[in-house]
Amino acid sequence: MQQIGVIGGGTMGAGIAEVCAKAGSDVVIVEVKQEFADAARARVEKSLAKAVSRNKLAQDDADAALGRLRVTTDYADLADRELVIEAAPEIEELKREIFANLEEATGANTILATNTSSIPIIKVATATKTPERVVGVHFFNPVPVMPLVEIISTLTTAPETADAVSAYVTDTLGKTAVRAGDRSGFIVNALLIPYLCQAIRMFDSGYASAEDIDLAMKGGCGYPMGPLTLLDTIGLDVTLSAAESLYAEFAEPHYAPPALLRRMVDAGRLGRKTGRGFYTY
Ligand SMILES: CC(=O)CC(=O)SCCNC(=O)CCNC(=O)[C@H](O)C(C)(C)COP(=O)(O)OP(=O)(O)OC[C@H]1O[C@@H](n2cnc3c(N)ncnc32)[C@H](O)[C@@H]1OP(=O)(O)O
Repeated sequence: MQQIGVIGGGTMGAGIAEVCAKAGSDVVIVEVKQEFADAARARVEKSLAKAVSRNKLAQDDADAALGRLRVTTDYADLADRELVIEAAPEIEELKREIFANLEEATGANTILATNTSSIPIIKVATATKTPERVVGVHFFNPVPVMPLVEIISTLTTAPETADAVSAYVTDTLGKTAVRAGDRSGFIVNALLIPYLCQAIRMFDSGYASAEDIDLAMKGGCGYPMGPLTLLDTIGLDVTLSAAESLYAEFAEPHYAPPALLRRMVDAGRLGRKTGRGFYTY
């Protein structure tokens, strides 16, 4: 599998495109507007430059990776893709529309994957007439650095579909794959989101400061980032939609989004990407 398509060139889409291009695949990113497509390319360029500056990548390899990346606004450019990974905003109707378009735009054997972290994969699979070729492939932020990818099979995913994506993720991208069923949160978010929500509740109660909560989990548990810094990195909007989806699925109180999380999203304090979350950037 070497012909890869990515839908959406935001943080996750650009990261996925970057790791695929670095691994030698030919990559097409589809965006809704040319300026977003150009911004996606700029995101990949910036991250590749960072990898070069950190001595993780040779300049020639960064140039070659960029040479394997095209950006477009036209689904017709996906006609020859073997795998398309959707990384659009977490809106079920939008994703269903994208998957219906993908079915039209791609060949019958193209694997259609979604990077959703919170929408059941079956909901997007049923937007196509061929749900056996739809699978979840969930990367982590920052994609070039985090080794894990969750591979999610629905009740209708063909075993060959999941196996082929898993082989691409491990053998070509060099990442670690884990398998999970189609339940909200999969493995990581089902464990991570309640922890992050609990950190928000602790901060909101005035029991400890943001800095001390973060220092405690870094110094006491060896986590690379404290929970409130991690929330600012993931994005509070992304966290809220993940918590809402977990709560809708399981109706267990520890998944319920804390009121402060909702108010911060209402206020546009989404974390690093808007310059303010639990911290100011
Ligand atoms: C919500 C969801 O659905 C799912 C999610 O994504 S949940 C979020 C999951 N992510 C996390 O939990 C992130 C937790 N945080 C971390 O792991 C770390 O803080 C971090 C990796 C993000 C940053 O670590 P750091 O040590 O502060 O930063 P930094 O030194 O800049 O980078 C770490 C390493 O990545 C490398 N790196 C940084 N940027 C890079 C890039 N663009 N390309 C390649 N390598 C890069 C660095 O060179 C460094 O490598 P070494 O350790 O070998 O020196």
